[in-house]
Amino acid sequence: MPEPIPQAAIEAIVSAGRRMAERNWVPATAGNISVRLPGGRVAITRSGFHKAQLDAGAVMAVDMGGAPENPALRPSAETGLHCGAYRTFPDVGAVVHGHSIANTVLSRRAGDSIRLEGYELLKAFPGLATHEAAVEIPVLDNDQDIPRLQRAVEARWGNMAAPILPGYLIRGHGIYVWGPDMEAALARLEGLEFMLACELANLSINR
Ligand SMILES: CSC[C@@H](O)[C@@H](O)C(=O)COP(=O)(O)O
Ligand SMILES: [Zn+2]
Repeated sequence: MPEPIPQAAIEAIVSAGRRMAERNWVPATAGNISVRLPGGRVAITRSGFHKAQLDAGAVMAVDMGGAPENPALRPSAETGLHCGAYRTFPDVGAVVHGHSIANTVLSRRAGDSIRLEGYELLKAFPGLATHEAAVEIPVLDNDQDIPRLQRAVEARWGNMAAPILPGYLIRGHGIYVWGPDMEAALARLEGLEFMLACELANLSINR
């Protein structure tokens, strides 16, 4: 019998879903949310659930390879991207994924990254203490083959200078962001989404 999922992990996922839904970042059943558990386990949203309406029944456990503990339940279709972040970065405790208008529109126009500079909110990221900084958010081409997409993500990480920015965009699809815990992951997500919304607003001003 697998261990139950700790209540704190379930609550973190359920409230993150509500917070993301309030901001219109998870339309339809878009988005997925996970938390690292002790013992090489991950608690993650089941596939196809609306993120505003999550409860304990919408959260399940997988191993670090993405295999469900209960094979009768289907984890998020993008579980491989969550597990890839946990396997690569041992200090990651939570991963969130959303589909905002800003991240979708801007990633469709972008090359292989989006540069953000001059924003006070850059300080939401580790190692950045001033607005006089810049980050390049990687943009990867979308792919329905998640193991292949995760290999492309890892190849990109391999080409990035440390510290690796705790997030990336998937073109025309959405954003992945992670942190040491759910609060940090959500703060980083909100910081990035704020700056992307500013970039999008700038585009319409400068038309
Ligand atoms: C509503 S379509 C979005 C999905 O294809 C996917 O990108 C997504 O974010 C949610 O998938 P899920 O399998 O529910 O975790
Ligand atoms: Zn998605």
